Amino acid sequence: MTIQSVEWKNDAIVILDQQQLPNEIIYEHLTTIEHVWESITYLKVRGAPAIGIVAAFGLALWARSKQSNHLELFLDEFEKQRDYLASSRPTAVNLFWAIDRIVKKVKRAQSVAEAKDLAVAEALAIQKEDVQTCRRIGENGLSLLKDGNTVMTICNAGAIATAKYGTALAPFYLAKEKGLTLKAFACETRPVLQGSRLTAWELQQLGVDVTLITDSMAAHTLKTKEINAVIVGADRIAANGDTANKIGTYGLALLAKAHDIPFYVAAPFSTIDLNTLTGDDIPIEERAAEEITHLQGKAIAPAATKVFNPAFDVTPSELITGIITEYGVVRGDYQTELTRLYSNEIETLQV
Ligand SMILES: CSC[C@@H](O)[C@@H](O)C(=O)COP(=O)(O)O
Repeated sequence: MTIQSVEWKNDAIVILDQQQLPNEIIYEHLTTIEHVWESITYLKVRGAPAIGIVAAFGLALWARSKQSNHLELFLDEFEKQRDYLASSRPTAVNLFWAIDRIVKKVKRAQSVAEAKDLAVAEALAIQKEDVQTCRRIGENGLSLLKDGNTVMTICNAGAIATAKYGTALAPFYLAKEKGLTLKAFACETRPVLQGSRLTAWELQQLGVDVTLITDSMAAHTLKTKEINAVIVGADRIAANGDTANKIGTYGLALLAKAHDIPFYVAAPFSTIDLNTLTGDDIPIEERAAEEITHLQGKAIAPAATKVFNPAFDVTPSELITGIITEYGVVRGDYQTELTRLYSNEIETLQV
């Protein structure tokens, strides 16, 4: 099964509208950078790597539509478009990583025509690399599990949140390929239900035995069911290993600790932000009150109820058993290990 969440079509970006799942599979054509901004802000495309990919294509789309022969003016405006897309969501660092990568590449151009080509090529490269990255995350994640294991997860860190395979869900894809069986417990993930709408759906498409629970059932489930590991995705990992992910992840990490169950974060290197020193420095997005007060347009709280709606929380690194990356599983002193791995990666890229 191949579900592609973002596809480049030269004059448009085709996205799978994740807000419509699981009831309808609707592909939407984005033809302007404003459409791209909206698709990110309103969660049609969501999940850190997928946000980065669609934003990269968004810049390429803008570049291609621009009639100009003046390179300097073009680049000035290009950076403004970068800032515009950067304002779509604040927490997932992959967004900034991807658009900054495009800007850096485009600045090498000698002409506007070359700049346009470079933007498209770099966006396609980001998407292509993510396929391999997620596959390696899947292999490394699977090495921590045994045939027949059951994994609990929250939100959706699956194929539709990336170019392919996902991060936290990547071991399920690799297990399928190898004829191994993994089972899942998916937390529904209030308030916008990425767990029930997206993860339960995606794992069902893959033929995985998935059981849906509400977030408040996690403690009881960890206590009474045989859960071998909790694996979650990440939106930003600080230099010390503190990890921002979907709201509820921190609670799950505390519960995993209390029940002596390993708690893993699965994420590509593009989610690690060494410029953010600790979790306290990660900007946490707060979203509209209606996400909590309403369900499918219907009020489920009294009018004008005061609401706090943080979309993410930060799990302190000491609660994390290991960070599953494309380069292996990072454990222990995250500060030292992440920096070491990062410099090795940079060296590898420079060769
Ligand atoms: C591979 S996706 C990793 C994370 O981005 C994911 O776990 C998550 O928290 C997504 O939140 P969302 O608000 O749905 O974009």
